[in-house]
Amino acid sequence: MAPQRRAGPKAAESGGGSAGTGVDRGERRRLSSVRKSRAHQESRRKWLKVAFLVSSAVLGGLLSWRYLVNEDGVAEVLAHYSESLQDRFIEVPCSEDYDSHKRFEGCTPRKCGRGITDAVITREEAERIRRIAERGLSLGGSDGGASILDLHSGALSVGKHFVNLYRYFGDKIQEVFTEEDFQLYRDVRRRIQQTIAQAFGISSSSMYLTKPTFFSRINSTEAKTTHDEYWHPHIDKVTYGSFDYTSLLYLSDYTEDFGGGRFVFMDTGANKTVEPRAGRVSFFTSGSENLHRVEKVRWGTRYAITISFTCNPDHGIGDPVLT
Ligand SMILES: O=C(O)CCC(=O)C(=O)O
Ligand SMILES: [Fe+2]
Repeated sequence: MAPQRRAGPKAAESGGGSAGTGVDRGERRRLSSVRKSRAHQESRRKWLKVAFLVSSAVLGGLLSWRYLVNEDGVAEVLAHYSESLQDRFIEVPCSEDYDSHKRFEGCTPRKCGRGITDAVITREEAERIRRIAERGLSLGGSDGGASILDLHSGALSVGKHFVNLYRYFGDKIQEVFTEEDFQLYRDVRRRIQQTIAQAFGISSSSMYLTKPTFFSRINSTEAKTTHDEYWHPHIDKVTYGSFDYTSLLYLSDYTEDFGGGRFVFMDTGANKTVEPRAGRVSFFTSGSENLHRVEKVRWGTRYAITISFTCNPDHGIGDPVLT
């Protein structure tokens, strides 16, 4: 048999005693070398398997990280819902967006950035403000997931459109809102304006409230018109024109009242999120240095107010008055 023939000369070469003993030794060596080569192959297979599993795990990890970063845009949380922040300010370089508009020295942003504070509006005040929004919005409401109420212009979402609630309800509006409600609204606006002025080193009197300044109520109902599509990335200065400083006052709690619906600054490389919390004020310069979006609300109802400021007195609006 071929194996024996190959073993023969080896046994003879080894210079062993009898021909029979040489053959036995040869056979043993052959068997041992077959065993060794099998063991070697087995261990190589094992290592390949381990290497495959490790590289799959690494690849899987990388893919899920990319999924998290891309899908949720989450890389860094600027303000966690469970923490009460005194003050957080992050300066970012200003975009050139302000150069294409008339400049108002002492107001038009030279310093840009974003700030978050839970120390300006109390949770009780936020709750009172939310009740104003609930009352107003209960008179209408969008068919889709996003409804707005603008106490300045009177715009209220109804079905797929808007109505002017002051015109629509006339004097009856006094049964919905009280002078106290409007006083609180004005006071909250004033304190937020001062906070922004201080953070950006400008005078509060050089800023003017501008439109739209509005309550938003968002739930997970499917969008029916483009007005319901609040989740698109945007730049406020581009979308709304007159904005120089945007502020948001959150009136409900992320994870407690709703899921999804986090605010995301879309920075190259790493997005930054602000998790809404009742009484939390988030503010930022309105140019493309602060491109942002709101995640889709997955469950519950999210209330907020967008309060916007301009440096151009021609674009200023007044506080709402109960007519
Ligand atoms: O409600 C928010 O968190 C952001 C809303 C917003 O981006 C806007 O009103 O322009
Ligand atoms: Fe915005």
